[in-house]
Amino acid sequence: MKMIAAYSADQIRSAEQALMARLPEGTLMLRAASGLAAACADLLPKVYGSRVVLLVGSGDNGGDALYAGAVLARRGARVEAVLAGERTHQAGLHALQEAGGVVAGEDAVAAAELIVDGLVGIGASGALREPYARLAEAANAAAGLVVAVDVPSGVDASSGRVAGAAVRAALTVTMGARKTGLLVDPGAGFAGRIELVDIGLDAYLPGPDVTALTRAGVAGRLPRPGHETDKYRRGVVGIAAGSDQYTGAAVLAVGGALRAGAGMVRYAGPGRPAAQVRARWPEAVITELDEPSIDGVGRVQAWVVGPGLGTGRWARELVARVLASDVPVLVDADGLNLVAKGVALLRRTGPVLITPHAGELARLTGAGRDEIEAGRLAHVRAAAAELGVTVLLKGSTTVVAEEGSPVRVNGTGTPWLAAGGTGDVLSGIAGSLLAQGLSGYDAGSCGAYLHGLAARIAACGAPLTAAEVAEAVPAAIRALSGESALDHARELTDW
Ligand SMILES: NC(=O)C1=CN([C@@H]2O[C@H](COP(=O)(O)OP(=O)(O)OC[C@H]3O[C@@H](n4cnc5c(N)ncnc54)[C@H](OP(=O)(O)O)[C@@H]3O)[C@@H](O)[C@H]2O)[C@@H](O)CC1
Ligand SMILES: Nc1ncnc2c1ncn2[C@@H]1O[C@H](COP(=O)(O)OP(=O)(O)O)[C@@H](O)[C@H]1O
Ligand SMILES: [K+]
Repeated sequence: MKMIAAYSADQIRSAEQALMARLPEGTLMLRAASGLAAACADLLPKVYGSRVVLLVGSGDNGGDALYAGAVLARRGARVEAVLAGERTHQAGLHALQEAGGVVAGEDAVAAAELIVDGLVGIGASGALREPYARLAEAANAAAGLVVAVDVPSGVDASSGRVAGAAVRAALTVTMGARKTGLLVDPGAGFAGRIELVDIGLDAYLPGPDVTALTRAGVAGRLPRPGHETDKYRRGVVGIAAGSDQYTGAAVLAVGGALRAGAGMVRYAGPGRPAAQVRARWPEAVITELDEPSIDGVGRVQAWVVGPGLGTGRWARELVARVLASDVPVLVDADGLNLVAKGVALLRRTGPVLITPHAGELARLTGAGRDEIEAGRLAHVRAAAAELGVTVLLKGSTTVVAEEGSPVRVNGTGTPWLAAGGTGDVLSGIAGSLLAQGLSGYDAGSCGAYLHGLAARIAACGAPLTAAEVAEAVPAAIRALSGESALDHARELTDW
């Protein structure tokens, strides 16, 4: 599988209606409930005798929970349903009671081994109301495992927004297709592991709302050097970064670029960062700049401009000169702070990939930082449309938007990445991929994938430094195909 696809609530609803019209009534809910019951049974050490509590809202999400509860009750579980809505799915409740399940009060939640969240699904709107919000908090406070039906209640299925209380699930069993809000933070952080139940919806689904590359998808997009290639044909990336004050950003961006497959890395910058880059990376070709100009640097296939550059006149002139070139340009960090003062700088014929975190995007678009973090998808889409460039918004889930394509979500990151300098490494990696001929959309999404995977490899559950993320990029590339260093030695069968 090369791609994971996810859909908005409206897309799912239309597909479900089209499918339902061809099937006897209730078929889809029974398919959903049987998948849900199987997933719950897998989580329990033993179904017989286990204590299961269903949180049941007024809609079909509650219906799924009730029918699944009936299956578990028939297998000997002690199943109690807490009815939260003014209405309850009557056929589902009847099925549960027939199977031996009972209706219980809210106190039952604390004693449950397994809590099934059937409060609301794709039919929810706005923050959870009472008593739903209280029940969500009770489930989060309880010792039992929590399984969310379709989406964790309180998470907006289409955006991942969380407006108030929300269920924090160990497992989300989602029906027919993944919902967008399960892949994007903050919602993704509430979903736990995601299990997809096939209810026969695929043929009725439109193009996805968002996608995520899998390891096969990334592997298929990374160029491998051909037999007779040379360093220029593999792609040369130019890095215009660093200042007398911020030398480390230059070192880290060059490090990321060197590790991500470009044939050569050219560095251009003032004396102090240039000396640091020279000392750390003898592989890089260095041009010490007296003037803010790239005329004497030599040909590159893509530029990275901005990390650690400062925001003075010298830096502004350098950013303008880089953007005036005809090759793809990645703009990051101070480059973005400079562009924020006049977005006309981004108007050029060559491709542009910008890599802001929420604070930098806030400066570019005027939206609030918190608002961007709460609604990452809407903001990244709007920025791509407004600015006419590819936008990679960094953060706990990184999202890449380009007009006319579904937003790509990256889920490989780890919170250990929240460390100074890791963004500089990402700009080097993605710039290296741009120079190798990937589009801004692919360079951004493959770059984020490799960066996150490298961080996981480097961290192994402990703190990491940005330099270690760059060091681990080759291991991440190898891990894409499950190859080891030894496998590559074995390729030499005749030698
Ligand atoms: N369709 C299909 O084929 C299939 C659907 N399936 C399943 O159905 C689910 C969708 O079911 P759905 O459409 O009935 O909506 P659902 O999410 O249960 O809740 C709606 C009710 O909740 C309430 N409510 C809303 N917001 C609220 C809030 N903030 N706080 C509190 N309450 C709130 C509101 O009630 P009201 O306020 O109107 O009384 C509304 O009527 C879907 O996620 C999947 O699990 C599967 O079985 C596969 C086949
Ligand atoms: N909680 C998190 N989970 C996963 N990745 C994160 C998290 N916080 C930050 N990151 C990643 O770490 C990097 C930080 O980049 P940035 O904010 O530019 O830092 P710096 O400017 O110090 O280099 C980004 O790639 C971002 O996506
Ligand atoms: K739910």
